[in-house]
Amino acid sequence: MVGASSRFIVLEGPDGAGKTTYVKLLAQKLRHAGFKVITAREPSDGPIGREIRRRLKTGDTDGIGEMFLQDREWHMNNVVLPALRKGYVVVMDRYWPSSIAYRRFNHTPPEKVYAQIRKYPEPRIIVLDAPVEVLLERVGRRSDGNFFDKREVIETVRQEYLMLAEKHGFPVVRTDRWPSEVFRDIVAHVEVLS
Ligand SMILES: Nc1ncnc2c1ncn2[C@@H]1O[C@H](COP(=O)(O)OP(=O)(O)O)[C@@H](O)[C@H]1O
Ligand SMILES: Cc1cn([C@H]2C[C@H](O)[C@@H](COP(=O)(O)OP(=O)(O)O)O2)c(=O)[nH]c1=O
Repeated sequence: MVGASSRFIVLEGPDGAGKTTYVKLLAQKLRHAGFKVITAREPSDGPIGREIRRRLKTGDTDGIGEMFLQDREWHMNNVVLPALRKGYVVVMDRYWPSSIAYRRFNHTPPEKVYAQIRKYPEPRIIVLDAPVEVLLERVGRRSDGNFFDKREVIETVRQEYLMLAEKHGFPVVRTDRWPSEVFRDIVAHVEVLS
C-alpha cells in the first residue's frame, strides 16, 4: 500500500450491521467539525457498480467476482483518489474486506484483491458487528434486500469479519446498543476527530 490516510475512513461489516446509518452520522459530524467530506460506497454508483447491484437483486451472480474488482478500480480512480487529493475526507461504506469476507459467495480470488489494493492508500477501517439474530431481524425488515441477505451468508460473513479484524487489528464496534453509544465508539477510532 502507498501509506495510510487518516482522511480515508471505511465502515465495514455484515448486512444489517449499521454501515449506512453510521456513514451518514459520521459524515455529518465531520462536516460540523469543518472538514470537506464526501460519502461513498461499494459497489459504487458508477456503471459497473450499478450493474453489480442489479445482478445482486436478481441472483445472477456468474462472473460477479471480477466485476467487484473492476468496480473498485473505477471507483478509486474516479471518485475516492480525486477527492482525497482535493483535501476531502472520504467516508466509505465497504471496501476490500467485503471482497474477502464474502469470498465464498462472490467468487473473488483473494490474491487479486490484495494485489489491487496495494496501489491505494490504506484507510482507517472500522468493523461494525452485531449478533446474527439481530442482523437477520434488521435485514428482514428491508424491502430492498439482495441475494446475500440470508442466514447462511450472514453467519459466515460475520465470522470472516471477526477473523479479519483480529488479523489486521481493525477495531470492532458492536451495534446492538443505543445508537449514541455506538456512534461515540466509532468516533473514538477516527483519528481526524481526536
Ligand atoms: N444501534 C442501533 N440500534 C438499533 N437499530 C440500529 C442501530 N444501528 C442501526 N440500526 C438499524 O439497523 C438497520 C440496518 O442498518 P443499516 O445502516 O442499513 O446497515 P448496513 O448498511 O450495514 O446494512 C437499520 O434499520 C438501522 O436503522
Ligand atoms: C464491495 C463488495 C460487496 N460485496 C457484497 C456485500 C453485499 O452483500 C453486497 C452489496 O450490497 P450492500 O452493501 O448491502 O448494498 P445495499 O445496502 O445498497 O443493498 O455486495 C461483495 O461480495 N464483494 C465486494 O467487494
